[in-house]
Amino acid sequence: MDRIETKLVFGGEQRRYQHDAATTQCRMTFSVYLPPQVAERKVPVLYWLSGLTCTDENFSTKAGAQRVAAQLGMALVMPDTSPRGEGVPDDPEGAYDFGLGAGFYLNATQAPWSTHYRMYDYVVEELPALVESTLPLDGRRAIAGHSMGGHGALMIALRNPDRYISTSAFSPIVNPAGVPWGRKALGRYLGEDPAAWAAYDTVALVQQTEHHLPLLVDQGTADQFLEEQLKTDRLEAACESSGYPAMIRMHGGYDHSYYFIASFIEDHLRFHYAAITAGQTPPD
Ligand SMILES: N[C@@H](CCC(=O)N[C@@H](CS)C(=O)NCC(=O)O)C(=O)O
Repeated sequence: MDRIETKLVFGGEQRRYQHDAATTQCRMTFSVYLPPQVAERKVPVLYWLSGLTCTDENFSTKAGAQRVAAQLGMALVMPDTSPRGEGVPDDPEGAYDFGLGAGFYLNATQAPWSTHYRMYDYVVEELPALVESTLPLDGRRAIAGHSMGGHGALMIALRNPDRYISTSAFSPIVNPAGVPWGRKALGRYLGEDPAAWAAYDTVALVQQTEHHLPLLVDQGTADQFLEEQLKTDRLEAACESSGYPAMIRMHGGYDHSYYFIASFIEDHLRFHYAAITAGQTPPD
């Protein structure tokens, strides 16, 4: 992998890397924040998945997460939201909610998407294997995200409770199988197969799992996508009926933007750090 940028922030380093990915069969860019503690020891990592239209840089430039990550000694890894580059197909109409910037963190099974759109394998397997073997990370992982990335984070954690210690989301698409954004994407990437859709649907997964990873969701009540696309109430109902002890918080007046994320990201970092270090003596 090639480092293409380094910036000092809160005593740690904000870096960008590029590498040739085997899963997505294209060159991928990702961002990493390494807190100052890496001078002394390896640190745990929070993977952050962004939403529609984003790259690896929206979170690193807008959320303001580095200050608390530096205090806690937690690394951040921020992948891109889709494969990109020459030969990677996009939405035929150039829509923002499918194709480039809209990989939905799944493995597509339908042509022409199935060659490159393998973001599930990229995020779950290839990227952790790469960064955890080359950077000072100690193998303890949590995963969080926003909107489409909130869907990705919750879905990936629920499917891989052995790989993640905790999960959280801002404004997640909790029921992609039942809302316009998700129905468009899942239909094209996966075909009209209800079982394939359910495997990527947090509301379905939360009712099937016996592993109750710590799970936090923050949602703004003034989010312009809440009613049509996000449907937080469906996750609340699914958690209640299945006995999943999720923490789902509604915040009056906040919208879908990174201003909302910046307002509560500290809570998410501390939530993950507490889960990661539960039962352990904190480092100096
Ligand atoms: N209104 C946007 C919809 C996309 C959107 O709101 N994207 C969210 C994630 S779902 C985002 O994080 N945008 C980038 C940003 O705010 O930095 C559009 O039409 O392009």
